[in-house]
Order: sequence, then structure tokens, then C-alpha cells
Amino acid sequence: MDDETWVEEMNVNNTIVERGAPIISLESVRIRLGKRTIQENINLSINAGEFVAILGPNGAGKSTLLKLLLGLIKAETGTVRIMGRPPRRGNTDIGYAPQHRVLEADLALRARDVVGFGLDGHRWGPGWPSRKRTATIEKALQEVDALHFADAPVGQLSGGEQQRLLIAQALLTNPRLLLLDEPLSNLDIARGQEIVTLVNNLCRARNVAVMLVAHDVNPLLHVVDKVIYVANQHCTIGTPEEVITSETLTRLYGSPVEVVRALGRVFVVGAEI
Ligand SMILES: Nc1ncnc2c1ncn2[C@@H]1O[C@H](COP(=O)(O)OP(=O)(O)OP(=O)(O)O)[C@@H](O)[C@H]1O
Repeated sequence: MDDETWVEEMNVNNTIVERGAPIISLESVRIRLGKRTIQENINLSINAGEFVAILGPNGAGKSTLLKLLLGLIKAETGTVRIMGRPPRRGNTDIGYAPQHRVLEADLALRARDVVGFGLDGHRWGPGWPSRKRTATIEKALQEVDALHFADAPVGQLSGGEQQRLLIAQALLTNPRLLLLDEPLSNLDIARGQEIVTLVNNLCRARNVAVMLVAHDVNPLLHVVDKVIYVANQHCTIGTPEEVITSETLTRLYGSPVEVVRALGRVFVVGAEI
């Protein structure tokens, strides 16, 4: 079954979005939490099918940006649009995989049941015909190459396998925007690279816009279209070549930053990254 047929048969989100169509736009956005200004004057747009990494030091506001899009916090000023509409909780156009803590080893739930939790709370939840529910979960498991461990207790799965389940969960409503909060943390280089390849394939095949929070751009350099760099209450967006330069990052941090490219890798020196 191809994707379009599946979407129609399953009656999940079936908006067809053209490649390059605008998915999110933020104009002059300020975010305050409590008495603190987290971000000032955010201006950015992301289109269908774009793969975007969100980078920056601890506490800079990367997860906060995702929470804004999820409707969990509000902008103090400015305009936020997701497919032309303001953010709202429970938006099925968005698939979200939160920051992942490794699950308890004795957690006996099966992997496919954990993925199924992603349908609960939506109109495709417990009341949905079980054949459709099972097929939707099966399709998501297959897309993240998790069918072979779908019946294993989740607590016994590796960090990379558990991460695949979170991504499967995020795919269930056929989202147009996929928000992944640090899916590479706690993974070794090889497992991290597998997740990057998986996400890149999903992004291209589904024409879904992806925003992936990471601490190191290097595993992502060869696949991302753009990076958003968040620091010092500001952020900047562009291609990695535009953003990850000494000049741009020095301006963003407001203090000297040196970007060194060596051995096919990028090193940001002089900033707390
Ligand atoms: N309710 C709140 N009131 C005040 N400040 C808050 C609140 N919630 C979060 N913050 C602060 O907002 C800042 C941004 O947090 P956020 O989690 O977005 O950072 P991050 O860039 O994702 O960090 P990390 O890389 O460590 O996950 C942090 O300094 C945090 O302490």
C-alpha cells in the first residue's frame, strides 16, 4: 500500500501538502517564562519537506521553541502560524517525540503497545475500530524498522530501539511537522547515525518538515537543509554554511566564537555549546 492509499484507508490526517509549502512561520516573536525573557525577536519560516536542526547551549531555549509550536506556552508578542493557524494543543498536524529517558529495565509493556499510546487522546483512540488501530500502529512500526522487536518488553530494548518507538508514535497521525527533542542523546555514534538516516528518509519520503533538537551538528551536517542556532536570547536560521561561521555565531553570542572546520567536522570554539 502506498502512503496516499494508506492515509485514505486509515482516515488519518489526509491533507496533501505540496513540497515547499509553508508549514510554520514566526514573526517578531518574544517568549517570556516567569520573569525571564527566553527569546527575543524570532523570525523564521520552515517549509514542507525541510529538515532543520535546532542547536545551541544548554538552557538557550531549544525545547521552549518546540513547546511554543505545540501550544504548551504562548508567545508574549509576535505571530506564530502552523499551516496558517495559531498553535493549539493536540494538533494532529504535529508529531512530537519528547526528550527521552531510558525506560526501566523491568517495564514489561510491549513495544507495539507503547507506540499505540500515541493514538490515545486523539479521535483515533480507544474507540477507533481495532483493525484500523492495529494497521496504523503496524505501519508506523514498519516505517521506523521496528517490526522485529514490536513484541519485546520495552524495558529490554536498547536506547536506539526505544528512540525508534518514540518516532513511530509521533508518526501515527500522519503529521506535516515532526518535532524531535534530542533523539540522538544517549546514543553511540553508529546508532545516532542510524536515527539520522531514518529521520532523513522519513522527511524526504513523507514530505514532512522536521525540527530536530541536537547538541552536535556533525552527525546532521550532511542531511539538514537548515539549522536554527539559539543562544543569548536570540536565534538565527539558515543553511549550516550560512549559520555556523565565526562571524554569525560571534554576532549571535555577543562574544568571540571561532568555528573550525577540520577532518570533515565542525568545531565551535569559545562558546558554551
Ligand atoms: N516556567 C519557567 N519559568 C522560568 N524559566 C523557565 C521556565 N521553564 C523553563 N525555563 C527556563 O527556560 C530556559 C530554556 O529552557 P529550555 O529547556 O528550552 O532550554 P534548552 O535549550 O532546550 O536546554 P537543554 O539543551 O539543556 O535541554 C532555561 O534556562 C529554563 O531554566
